[in-house]
Amino acid sequence: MALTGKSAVVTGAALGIGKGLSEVLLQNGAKVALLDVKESAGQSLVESLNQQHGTGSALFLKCDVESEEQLKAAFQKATETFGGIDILCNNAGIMNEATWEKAVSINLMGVIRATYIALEHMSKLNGGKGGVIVQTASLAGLGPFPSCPVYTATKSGVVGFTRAMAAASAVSGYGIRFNALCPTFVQTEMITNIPARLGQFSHLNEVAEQLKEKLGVLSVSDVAESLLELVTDETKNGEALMILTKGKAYMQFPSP
Ligand SMILES: NC(=O)C1=CN([C@@H]2O[C@H](COP(=O)(O)OP(=O)(O)OC[C@H]3O[C@@H](n4cnc5c(N)ncnc54)[C@H](O)[C@@H]3O)[C@@H](O)[C@H]2O)C=CC1
Ligand SMILES: CCCCCC(=O)/C=C/C=C\C=C\C=C\[C@@H](O)[C@@H](O)CCCC(=O)O
Repeated sequence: MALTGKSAVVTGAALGIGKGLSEVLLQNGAKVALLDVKESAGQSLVESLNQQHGTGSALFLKCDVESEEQLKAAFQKATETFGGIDILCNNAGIMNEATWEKAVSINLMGVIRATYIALEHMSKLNGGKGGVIVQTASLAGLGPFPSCPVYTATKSGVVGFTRAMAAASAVSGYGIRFNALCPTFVQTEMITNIPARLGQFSHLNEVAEQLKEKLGVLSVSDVAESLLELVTDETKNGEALMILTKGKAYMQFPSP
C-alpha cells in the first residue's frame, strides 16, 4: 500500500510512539487523525504538523479509547474529513500495575473497541475500502515481563487478538490486514519512574532495570520506521514484528 492519499487514525498520538507513528505516516503522504486524551499536547502537535505538511494534513480529536461513544464520534469525524479510513494504529496504552483494571481497559479492551468500530468504516463487507490495522503491542506480549504481569497479559492479549483477527479477516473477506509491533523499551514517558508504576510488584524493579540494561532502549523513530513495513507490504498479515536494539525480526509462532 502506497501511503500517498491514504488516511490514518492513530490512538495515543499526542506523545511518544503515537506521535512518531503519526509523523512518519504524514512524511510518507498520508493524512492522519490523531486521537488522544491529552488535548493541549495534541492540538499543539497538530498545528505544528499542519505547518510542516500542509493545512488539513493532520486533525486532532480528543478521544478516550475507554469510551465507545468518543471512539465512534472520532472515527465518524475522521471519515467525514478524509473521505474514509485506510490505516488504524491502535497505539494508546499505559503501564501501571497499581491501576491494572485501567490498563486492561485501555491496552486490551481499547484495542478491541477501536478495531470493531474501525471495521464499520474499513471492512469491504461494510462498503469500505479495506486497509491495515497495526497494534502497538510490546516485546512483553511475546514473553512474560515479571515486574508487570497485567501489562504482560494485556500485550499478550493484543498479540493474540491481532493474529486471530488477521485469520478472521482473510476468511471473511474484510480486505483488512492485521499486524502487531512488538518493541523492546522505547525512550518515552512510559519508562520514566518505572518503580512508581509497578504497584505490588515494586520489589521487582531491579528485574525491570536489568532487562532494560540487557535489551537496551530504542528511539521512537526506530519504532516508527518499522510501522512502514507493516503498512506498505501487502503480504504482511498476522505478523508480530519484534523490534530490538540489535535489529528486527518476525516472531515465529509454534504451530499446534
Ligand atoms: N515505551 C516503551 O518502552 C514501550 C511502549 N509500548 C507501547 O507503546 C504504546 C505507546 O506508549 P508510549 O508512547 O511509550 O507511552 P506514552 O505514555 O509516552 O504515550 C502514550 C499516549 O497514549 C495516550 N493515552 C493514554 N491513555 C489513553 C486513552 N485512554 N485514550 C487515548 N489516549 C490515551 C497518552 O495520553 C499518551 O499521549 C503503548 O501501547 C505502550 O504499551 C510498547 C513497547 C515499549
Ligand atoms: C517496565 C515497563 C515497560 C513498559 C513498556 C514496554 O512494553 C517495554 C517492554 C520492554 C521489554 C520487554 C521484554 C520482555 C521480555 C520477556 O520476553 C522475557 O520473558 C524475556 C526474558 C529475557 C531474559 O533474558 O530474562
